[in-house]
Parts: sequence; structure tokens; C-alpha cells
Amino acid sequence: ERLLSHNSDGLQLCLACRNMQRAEATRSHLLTSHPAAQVDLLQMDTSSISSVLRAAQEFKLRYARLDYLYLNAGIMPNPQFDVKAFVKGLFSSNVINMFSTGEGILTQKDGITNDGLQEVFATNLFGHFLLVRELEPVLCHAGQTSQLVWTSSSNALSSTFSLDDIQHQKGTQPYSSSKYATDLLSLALNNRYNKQGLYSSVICPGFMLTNMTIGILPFYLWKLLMPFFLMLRIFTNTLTLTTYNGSEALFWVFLQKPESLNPFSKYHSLTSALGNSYTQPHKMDINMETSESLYEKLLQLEKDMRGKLKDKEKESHHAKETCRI
Ligand SMILES: NC(=O)C1=CN([C@@H]2O[C@H](COP(=O)(O)OP(=O)(O)OC[C@H]3O[C@@H](n4cnc5c(N)ncnc54)[C@H](OP(=O)(O)O)[C@@H]3O)[C@@H](O)[C@H]2O)C=CC1
Ligand SMILES: CC(C)CCC[C@@H](C)[C@H]1CC[C@H]2C3=C(CC[C@]12C)[C@@]1(C)CCC(=O)[C@@H](C)[C@@H]1CC3
Repeated sequence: ERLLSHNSDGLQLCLACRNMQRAEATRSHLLTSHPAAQVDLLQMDTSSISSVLRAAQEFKLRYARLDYLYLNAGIMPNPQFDVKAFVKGLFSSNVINMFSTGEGILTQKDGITNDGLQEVFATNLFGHFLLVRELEPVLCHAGQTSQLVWTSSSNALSSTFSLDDIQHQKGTQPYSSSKYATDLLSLALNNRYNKQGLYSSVICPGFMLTNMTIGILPFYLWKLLMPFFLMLRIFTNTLTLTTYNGSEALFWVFLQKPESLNPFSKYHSLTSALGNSYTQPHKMDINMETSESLYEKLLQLEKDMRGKLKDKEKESHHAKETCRI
């Protein structure tokens, strides 16, 4: 919506969504305020490997070029709010950090996808990784730049991520781990693809009330807490609260020359106590060595998963043939 409000001429949007009913509703909403806009839809579930491969194939049939790819889909399933840790945090010097990152007060219960991957890892990171790899031919064009924009989080904490457990099978903070992996992956992509004109950056929208966060507390509590959160903005500008404010960095990045963005920075949407939105970079707690190691592991996993998919296809083909006989 913010991109269309800025300049809808010549902008062709393609919304890749898992739920086509919601996608249609979003499209209609956008066309109501911007009747001349070009908004296409593409069905894609980032948690499913075959869905991502199918969607990428369809995209390449439809379009010759992709200038901006927003990698925004994300889940934080079954969030558990640790009241004890929260109260302890309230009386510690870490209180502001707790409200801006959610560090130490949230855990999640992860699931397993049909492909056998950890659900948060598959949805938030691996599906997007595959998509970028598949869309390479439309993203990389001689003499032109293109941009990947990842929605990461200030909840991306190195303490929750391990190269020995990139899917976070063993821990209770898969969300944080997947976002830290996102930061690492963006750096590795810059390292590999900048020569081909493809740039990658990460943003944090700040804390917003959305479908993802609203379930953490009962709805009436959020309503009651709203004046408290607005007041808290005096101490931390990370409480963006609305999706309009949260999308500030997504929009800001769109306006920048990709070469001017720092691959080690995360671009944060921030909102001042007076309600003004702005974007500010913060250095990420990442290094090239870990980022490259993660990339190698993702490539290996991709190879394994493609192998499994082929075996499955062969099996079902064989079953069909046997039936026919
Ligand atoms: N809210 C917050 O405070 C913060 C959010 N973020 C990040 O912002 C991004 C957007 O989240 P937010 O708007 O808050 O939450 P929402 O739940 O409102 O939005 C998440 C979006 O991701 C889509 N999605 C989820 N799973 C899949 C999937 N398997 N395939 C395709 N699409 C999928 C959802 O689709 P559907 O409509 O079908 O559910 C929805 O459109 C996420 O990456 C999140 O981690 C980062 C920091 C803070
Ligand atoms: C009951 C209390 C009076 C208020 C509790 C508030 C907490 C539930 C929120 C305070 C900071 C929030 C926060 C997030 C979730 C909800 C809180 C912990 C996130 C972890 C959501 C996902 C993200 O990506 C982070 C950037 C958010 C950081 C702040």
C-alpha cells in the first residue's frame, strides 16, 4: 500500500500468498484506493518445498524481470509468555531491551512440515532461500540492480542460533533462531550475488500488533495496555505498534540505491514519542565466517530435499504405472 501511494505508475506488484481468499481480499483493498494499480496474485506456501518450486516456475513463466523481492512471510507459533521472567525483567537494568527485543520472555512450540523440516525454520527461512535460488534468472540481469528485502527482527539473537542445529530442533526459541539465520543468510547472499547486481538487506519493523503478536495476550489486555505502550515510546522508539509505522523501513529501503546499503546493518522502523516514523540502521551481531557456514549448510539441505522430492515423484509415478498394469 505504501509503495502504491508513493508511485503507482509503472509499478507491477505480485503478491505471493498461501491463502488465495486473503490474497484476493488484499488485492481488492489495494485496488479500491489505487484503481489503476497492477496487482497480480501467486499462490505460494513458504513452508512447502514443492509449493515454492511451483510458484517460482509460474513466476518465471509470467515475468522476465524482478526488481524487488520482499521476503516477509513469517510465523511465531504457539507463543508462550513467561510472566516470571517478565516481572524479573521489569526490575532489572535490562527492562528497555526487554520491551524492544522480547529477549528472555517468549518461547514457542514448533511443528514439523510435510517435508519433515522444523516449521518455523521452513516458513521463515528455508522456503525464502529456495525461492531466491529459483528466481536467480529473473533477479540477476547484466547492467541492472535488484534487491532482496528480508523482514527480520530485533528478536534475532545469536544465543538462540547454532550451526549444529540450524533448524532449532533442540531449543524453545525457533523464531529468534530463524531471524538470526535470516541476518546471516542476507550477508552470505550479498557476498555471493553483489557481483551480479543482486543486493540483500534486512529490516526490523519494530513491535507491531498483528495476527502474529495479538494472540500472545488476551485482546482486552492489549486494548488496556495501549496507553502504556504509547507512553513507553519516550524510552524506546521500537514500539511501532501499527503496520503503517512498521513498514517504514521496508519503504525506506525501496527508495535507496542498493549499493549504498550496508550488508552488516539492519534497518529498523522506529516511531518517536510524538508518533513520527523513521528508519535507522543498527550494526548486526553477525560475522562472515558463520554466515558462509550457514550458507553451505543450506545448500546441502537444498540438495538433500531436492533428492527426496525426486524419489517421491519417482515412487508416485511407479505406483501409477503399476495401477495401470
Ligand atoms: N509483529 C511484530 O511485532 C513483528 C513482526 N516481524 C516480522 O514481520 C513479518 C510479518 O509478520 P506480521 O505482519 O507481524 O504477522 P502476520 O501474521 O500478520 O503476517 C504474516 C504473513 O506471513 C504469511 N505467512 C505465514 N506463513 C506463511 C507461509 N507458510 N506461506 C506463505 N505466507 C505465509 C501470512 O499469511 P496468512 O495471511 O495466510 O496468514 C501473513 O500474510 C514476519 O516475518 C514477522 O516475523 C518482525 C518483528 C516484529
Ligand atoms: C502483560 C504485560 C504488561 C505486557 C507484556 C508485553 C509483551 C507481551 C510484549 C512486550 C514486548 C513485545 C515484543 C514482542 C512480542 C510481545 C512482547 C514480548 C516481539 C518478540 C514479537 C516478535 C518480534 O519480532 C519482536 C521484535 C518483538 C519484540 C517486542
